[in-house]
Amino acid sequence: MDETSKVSRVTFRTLLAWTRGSRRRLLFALLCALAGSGLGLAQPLIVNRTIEAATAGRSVAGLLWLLAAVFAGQAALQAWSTFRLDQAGEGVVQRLRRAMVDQLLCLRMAVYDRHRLGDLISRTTTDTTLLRDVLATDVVNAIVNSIVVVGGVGMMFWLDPILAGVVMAVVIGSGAVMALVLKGIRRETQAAQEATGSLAAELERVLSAIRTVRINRAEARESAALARSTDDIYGHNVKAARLTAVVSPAIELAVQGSLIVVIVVGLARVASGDMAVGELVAFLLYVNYLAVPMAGLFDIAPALQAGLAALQRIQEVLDLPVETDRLRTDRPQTDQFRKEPVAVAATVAASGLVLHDLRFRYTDREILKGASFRVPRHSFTAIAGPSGAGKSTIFSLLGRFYDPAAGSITLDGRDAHTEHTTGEWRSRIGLVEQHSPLMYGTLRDNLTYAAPDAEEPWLHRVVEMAGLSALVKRLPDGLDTPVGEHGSSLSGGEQQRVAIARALLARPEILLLDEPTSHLDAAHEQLLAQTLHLISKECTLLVIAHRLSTIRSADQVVVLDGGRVVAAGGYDEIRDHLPAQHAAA
Ligand SMILES: Nc1ncnc2c1ncn2[C@@H]1O[C@H](COP(=O)(O)OP(=O)(O)OP(=O)(O)O)[C@@H](O)[C@H]1O
Repeated sequence: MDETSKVSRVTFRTLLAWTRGSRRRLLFALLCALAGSGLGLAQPLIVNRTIEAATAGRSVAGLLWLLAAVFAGQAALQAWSTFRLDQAGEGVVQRLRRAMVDQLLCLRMAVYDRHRLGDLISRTTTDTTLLRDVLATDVVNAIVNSIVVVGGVGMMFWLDPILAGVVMAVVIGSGAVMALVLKGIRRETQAAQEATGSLAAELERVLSAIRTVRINRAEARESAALARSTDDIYGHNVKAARLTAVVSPAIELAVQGSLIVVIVVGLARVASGDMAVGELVAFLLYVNYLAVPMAGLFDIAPALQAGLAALQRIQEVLDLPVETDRLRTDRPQTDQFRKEPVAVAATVAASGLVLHDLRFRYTDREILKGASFRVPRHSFTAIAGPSGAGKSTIFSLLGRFYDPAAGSITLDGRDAHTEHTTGEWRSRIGLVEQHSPLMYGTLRDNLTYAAPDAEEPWLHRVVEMAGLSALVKRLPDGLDTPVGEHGSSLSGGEQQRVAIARALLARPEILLLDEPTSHLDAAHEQLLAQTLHLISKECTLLVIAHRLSTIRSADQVVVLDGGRVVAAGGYDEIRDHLPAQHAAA
């Protein structure tokens, strides 16, 4: 991701920060695990006492009952704490997923331009699932095993510091080998997850344009490109597996080595009278008791690295810049940018919608170079101009998807950026984009998207105004008929009219329509022209128009060229400035 430089490398502390909210439960579960381990660690001591009692000819029944009770208690406490720790792990992932979903819905528009949606989705689904698996099993096991190992090692040192020191030397030697391979495992796992994100992004690209792929007979080419991503995932995972394979022999070495060393050194100490047989048996039981959790710790380490790699990718999403619903006060003064002549005089304090000396760039190239014009209240203004002139960009600024580098947008003298929050401003605006997407759901869901509480008579009125009445009558369940993925069961013109109705239903103060006639036939185009005049009585209407019929029916036409307003006024005043295809008409 571009913004990775700003992202700190995640550690277990990052993970720990996400346990906020369930820490009390977590602490209680850890105390249960601790108590369970304590009971486990007491068992070799009881065995030692039992051997001593049996050797001395005393009764061992009481000790055997105690052993059974301690065993049962340990099992119950471990089961309970494992469940609770597991639950806390699920809670962490749930919080992370919620945060990611909120984040993805609120990212700055420019971030969506830079990132691939498939990858963002993969981070929210695949990476959180990987982290969930690691948290639910491996982290829980790591915590429980660590407690057992620390306690067991303590008991070993208490029983016989020399033997314990020997065991530790073997274990630390194997641990050093492990530390070397763990770094590599994390690197490869992260690369594999990156490749999984790319695969998701590539799939999203191909499937969302599947008709284009088919008609261009590009299946084999796309299949080869997708295979490259799967090969990448395979390659990185195999490298990680190769490194992980080193882990098992290291564990074997630690466990077998410790046992052999303890037996050899222990027998020598028993022979020299420095150690009792019972103590050696207890010590061997500790080595045996610790072998499984110690091996578990080594085994878990690669999985934990994979979990951290997933958390890293999650954190990168959480660190992306989001849109803040605050007033902007950091804008540069307009005057210092006013180097170009303003094509149309505009009075900032004037009523209606005023765009004053707007400057904007997406990347390096300046797209708007000081555009100014005024849209009187309850009027119908058409914006015309050649392709790439910056018409849709003006709508993007009006929707506050981007902030202008300089200049201002005011409504009745109030600045869109400094005197409205984004939410307030957008509640006053309706926007129908060139390709306004419909969403999976019913026709009603789509129509009432901006106004879920719209009253039924107003809904029917809008359906009629948008020329959708015949469609609603024809559909088997009327307004409650599903429209398919992206509205695929409706024609292009129907989708466009639904998008217009959706915007109208919310009764916006300003309605922005980007090329509303592009999919309409002559009959619907005429109906829309009448509707536009009706709408302009209720709200301020701004339409990006390519068709001469729309341009001619507007109260005012603003002609944009090269990011500047080159003419504004009635059709007769501006006709000479229209692009060639209109001028010829
Ligand atoms: N998200 C973006 N990132 C970078 N450049 C962009 C982006 N969107 C648009 N542009 C560029 O900005 C310029 C103006 O685009 P815009 O869509 O505003 O033009 P337009 O006048 O609406 O054109 P058309 O009539 O063809 O829709 C174009 O050159 C376009 O390539």
